[in-house]
Amino acid sequence: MKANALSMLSAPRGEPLHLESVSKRFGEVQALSEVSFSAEPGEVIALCGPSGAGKSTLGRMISGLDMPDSGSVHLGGLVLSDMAAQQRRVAHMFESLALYPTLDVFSNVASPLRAPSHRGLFNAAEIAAQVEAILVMMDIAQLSKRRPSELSGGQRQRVALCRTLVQSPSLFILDEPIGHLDAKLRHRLRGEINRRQRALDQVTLWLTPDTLEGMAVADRVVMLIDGKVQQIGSPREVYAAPASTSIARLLGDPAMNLIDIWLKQEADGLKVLCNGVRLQVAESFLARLKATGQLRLTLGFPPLHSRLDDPTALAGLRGDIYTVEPFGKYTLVTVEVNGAYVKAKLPAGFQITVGSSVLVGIPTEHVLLFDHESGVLIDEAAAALHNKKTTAPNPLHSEA
Ligand SMILES: Nc1ncnc2c1ncn2[C@@H]1O[C@H](COP(=O)(O)OP(=O)(O)OP(=O)(O)O)[C@@H](O)[C@H]1O
Repeated sequence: MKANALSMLSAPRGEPLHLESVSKRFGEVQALSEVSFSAEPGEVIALCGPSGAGKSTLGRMISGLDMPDSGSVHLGGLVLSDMAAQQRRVAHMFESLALYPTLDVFSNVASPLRAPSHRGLFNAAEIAAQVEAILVMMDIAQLSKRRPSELSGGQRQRVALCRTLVQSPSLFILDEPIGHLDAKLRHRLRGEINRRQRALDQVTLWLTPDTLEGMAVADRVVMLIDGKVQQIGSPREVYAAPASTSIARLLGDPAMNLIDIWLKQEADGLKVLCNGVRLQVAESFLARLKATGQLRLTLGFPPLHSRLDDPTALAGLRGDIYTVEPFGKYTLVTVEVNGAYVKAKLPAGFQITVGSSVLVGIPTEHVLLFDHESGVLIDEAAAALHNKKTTAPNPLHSEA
């Protein structure tokens, strides 16, 4: 073994990653549009977004398996996008896994350490020690002699993960690394991999359609929707203030309630309607709605804080119990309000008859307001500033 080469290989210096306006089109599909973000050495970044958002395409642009139409990828002083894939030293775990079908588990995992680029750097004992350690961590050491065709989907996924994590690259890309595992294993490995990657100096990009998983593992979350970066922030920031209804729909389990409301002037005053049903609102909350200056809004609030028939609620909607789902730790109740559905996460053992009429309390202190047309979060401070500056009349002020 060449000591200097090994120490360079086993502990490359962590470098910041920077993507500058990366775009990619496949025929009619604009898979990525001007994607820019940066990551500090050692940061775990979750790249989250629904199926087709462009996560895997972006991963391929970074590792060099595909080239962007425009834009660039930088790692420290290197322009990765000008380099061949094999020079980039990116450890990329593919969603498709891409295992070697004729090699057993051990040889699949050892393959990057035996690659021509590593020739002479590790002796057989060192390779065996590294491979065995990672197989033990993933709980598949007993499968080391099997071929991929003799494994379950979850076992194959763990082999691909081992083959990626055994490397000492400049950057890790993990494309849905735990998606095919059962819940218990997913939970354990999420923690193990997270702990391991956080201890390294390299950037890790964790690609997942499961935003909660991304939030659990990442220092920061990049929300990618329709090939565009819609929000970047810490998990706490994105959860507390999703930039749009598209992002809000991806948060929480179950996701945030989103209901469209209409502020309508009637003979006896300003009323708030949801699907034609009148929302019962306290003056303080009505004032908040009016302050947006908009007649149509989308309200977002988490099911966790919704209560039924709560006399202290500052806002409520009358509807009928649609479903009652006891999940053990809690009961999820869905209420139908004239075709709109509101979910409330209630204590375990909560019972109510389907079809009964209830007032769903809207937890106003947790409500986020979104623009009805664009779905963009209305930042109240910014909106207040904007309203002061604009000369256009506020329709609510004239109607109220
Ligand atoms: N080689 C290709 N040829 C044509 N279209 C492609 C190709 N690769 C990806 N696309 C399209 O680009 C878009 C982004 O795909 P991509 O696989 O990056 O999404 P994703 O966010 O990784 O989705 P998933 O979570 O389902 O894996 C999709 O509309 C997809 O159909």
